[in-house]
Amino acid sequence: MVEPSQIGPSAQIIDGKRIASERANVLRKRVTKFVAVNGAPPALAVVLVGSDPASAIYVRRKGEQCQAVGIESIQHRLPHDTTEASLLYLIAQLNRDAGVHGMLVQLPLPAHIGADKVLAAIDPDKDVDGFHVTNAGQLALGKPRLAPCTPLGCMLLLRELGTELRGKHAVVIGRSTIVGRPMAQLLLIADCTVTIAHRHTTDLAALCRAADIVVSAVGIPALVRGDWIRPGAIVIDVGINRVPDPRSGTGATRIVGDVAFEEAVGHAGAITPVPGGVGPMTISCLLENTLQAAELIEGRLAGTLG
Ligand SMILES: NC(=O)C1=CN([C@@H]2O[C@H](COP(=O)(O)OP(=O)(O)OC[C@H]3O[C@@H](n4cnc5c(N)ncnc54)[C@H](OP(=O)(O)O)[C@@H]3O)[C@@H](O)[C@H]2O)C=CC1
Ligand SMILES: Nc1nc(=O)c2c([nH]1)NC[C@@H]1CN(c3ccc(C(=O)N[C@@H](CCC(=O)O)C(=O)O)cc3)C=[N+]21
Repeated sequence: MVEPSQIGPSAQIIDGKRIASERANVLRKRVTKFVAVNGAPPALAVVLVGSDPASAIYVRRKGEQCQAVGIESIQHRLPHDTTEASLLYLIAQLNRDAGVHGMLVQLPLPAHIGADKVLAAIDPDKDVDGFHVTNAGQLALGKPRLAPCTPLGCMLLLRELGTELRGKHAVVIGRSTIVGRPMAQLLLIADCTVTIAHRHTTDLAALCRAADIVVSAVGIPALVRGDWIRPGAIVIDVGINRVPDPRSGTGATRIVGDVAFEEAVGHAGAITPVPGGVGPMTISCLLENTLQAAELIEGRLAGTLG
């Protein structure tokens, strides 16, 4: 068998973990300045309903990363049988709390709670996930305020490569409101020509072969094959899929993306790994959105008081 590395040059691996940690160093200084001006740090409230293990890990990681840059992290862990009404009550309290600058409700929520209703209840000025209809609308108008963290993180990775985005053909696989759609909007704002693919798209392979940039946000391991990638194209793999680890033999699992990485690395010009690609950038953008929300809120308060 021919190894991918023998049939083409190997892609640049985009190191999201390193880029996120460099951004954390810059952010820490901005937070220090914020504290000097306002007397207190920016504060992020994270609400977790239920005990989904993956969600619990993400929420813990968000708390740790907040601490690392000096952002105050307030975590609300509610039992699985929390009613929609009591979650809405907590959100109303957090909306009113002048000490809270950003908030997010970890998804997915238990089935008895309406996610749309919950997201709509969050003050758009504190909506650091960028999921509120007002913020989604601003983005759709081409005038983003607080935009979703994962697509923002993908844009930062593309910018880091230094390639001109204007006029490039980008194919986004997935049209969820949290990743695919906002991703397409941001690429459009960057003057890419954007195609959005989904479950009903016919001949996804041919579409991808025409792309300068492929962003996959689906949740299916090895959906995107190496020979779907045009030589030199940029591949951003958002997928997070837990699969059995054949190397362990003990039933352990590992995380892979949507792209058959070992294949694609022989075709792409640059590619994000999973883990260590988009994931760390998502958290980095969450922290940056929190500081942005805090600066806006405190700036407005100073304006009304002074
Ligand atoms: N790295 C990170 O920071 C983050 C990673 N993720 C990961 O990204 C992935 C996507 O997340 P999310 O957007 O929330 O997921 P959703 O399940 O909400 O959306 C998946 C999208 O993929 C589409 N899709 C499903 N099957 C196919 C197919 N065979 N061909 C083409 N399109 C298909 C769906 O189409 P349709 O609309 O027609 O159903 C849908 O639009 C997941 O693996 C998730 O874990 C998510 C958030 C952050
Ligand atoms: N309200 C809300 N906002 C979200 O932003 C949100 C959410 N709900 N629900 C779940 C998804 C998923 N998500 C990830 C964040 C970080 C990594 C991450 O840090 N990944 C690392 C580690 C992966 C691992 O080892 O688990 C990596 O890819 O290197 C992944 C996925 C945010 N989400």
